[in-house]
Amino acid sequence: MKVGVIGGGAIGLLVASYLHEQYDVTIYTRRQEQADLLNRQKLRLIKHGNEQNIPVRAIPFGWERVEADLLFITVKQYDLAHVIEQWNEWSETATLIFLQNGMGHIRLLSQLKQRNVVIGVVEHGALKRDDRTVEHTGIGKITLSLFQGQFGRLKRLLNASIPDFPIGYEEDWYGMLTKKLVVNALVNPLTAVLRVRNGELLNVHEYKEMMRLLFTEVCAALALSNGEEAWEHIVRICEKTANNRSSMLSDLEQGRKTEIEAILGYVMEKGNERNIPTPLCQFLFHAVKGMEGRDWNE
Ligand SMILES: NC(=O)C1=CN([C@@H]2O[C@H](COP(=O)(O)OP(=O)(O)OC[C@H]3O[C@@H](n4cnc5c(N)ncnc54)[C@H](OP(=O)(O)O)[C@@H]3O)[C@@H](O)[C@H]2O)C=CC1
Ligand SMILES: CC(C)(CO)C(=O)C(=O)O
Repeated sequence: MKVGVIGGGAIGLLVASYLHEQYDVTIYTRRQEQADLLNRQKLRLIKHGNEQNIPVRAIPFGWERVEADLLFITVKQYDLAHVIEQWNEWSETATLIFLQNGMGHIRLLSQLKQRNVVIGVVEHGALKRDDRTVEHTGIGKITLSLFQGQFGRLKRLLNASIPDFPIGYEEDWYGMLTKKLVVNALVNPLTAVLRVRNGELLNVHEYKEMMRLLFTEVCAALALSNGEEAWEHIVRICEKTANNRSSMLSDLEQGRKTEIEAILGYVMEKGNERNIPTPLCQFLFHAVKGMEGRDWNE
């Protein structure tokens, strides 16, 4: 079975490194130099301090026709529109799997009417060390849910049992994405603005209060009915990832753009539609936008 992975970032390299043993994997990178490096020096997976060098095929995205039974799209939210626009014209892929945080992609997926589209939520921790190296920093799972069409040959993957890389299934894609969105809407901007690891949001009483206030606003904007359950889920994630720097904090530290639009931007939009004011979300949204691209050490 042919598996394509668009994006040679942390998640793209992680997916490729775990699927390569059972499938014929090709990574589609944005830059030629990354593809050359992967082809020449192999993909390196670091886990528990051990490293493994994995032979993969890498091609700059757009250079040749993508022919895959399954295509994982692992670019950040803000690069998706460009990717969808580009491959829509010539791709012959059977099933597309989108692995983004946030909700920004849902609107874009309506452009893919004739396709089998699957959405996934990633609960692994992955850190890209360099263009050919990914560290698996937290073993979690990927949960997939059918957005439209059929699973196609993805069914085989759902039944495959790959050590340290479990793949689960969830019926309700909206519920699944919303649950993750709430976590990211709280943990990511707060850790980014306060410049703390995830666990500090529970350890410092005042930060926990801030998180609770934001939680109340986010629940109202999204019209969540299972409030206490959602709160307990967030607390569990903060405990489990206590030592993590959230992806938003890391993006800011490294001078990269964040996915704030697809996370808090979406919550604000939903609040607006329901006439629910979202001042805390707006405050944090502007704080994060203002921090993007600034020199962290200033
Ligand atoms: N990392 C993690 O632990 C987790 C990440 N996620 C989510 O997964 C998604 C991916 O995150 P992550 O892997 O960390 O992000 P990264 O920034 O590490 O990787 C994104 C990759 O996409 C590539 N890319 C961008 N545009 C294109 C294009 N047109 N064609 C081909 N490749 C392209 C980038 O290339 P270039 O390097 O050249 O810019 C980069 O390598 C995000 O939505 C994130 O929120 C979810 C849970 C955990
Ligand atoms: C779950 C959490 C908050 C883990 O850090 C995450 O998804 C992220 O950082 O984007």
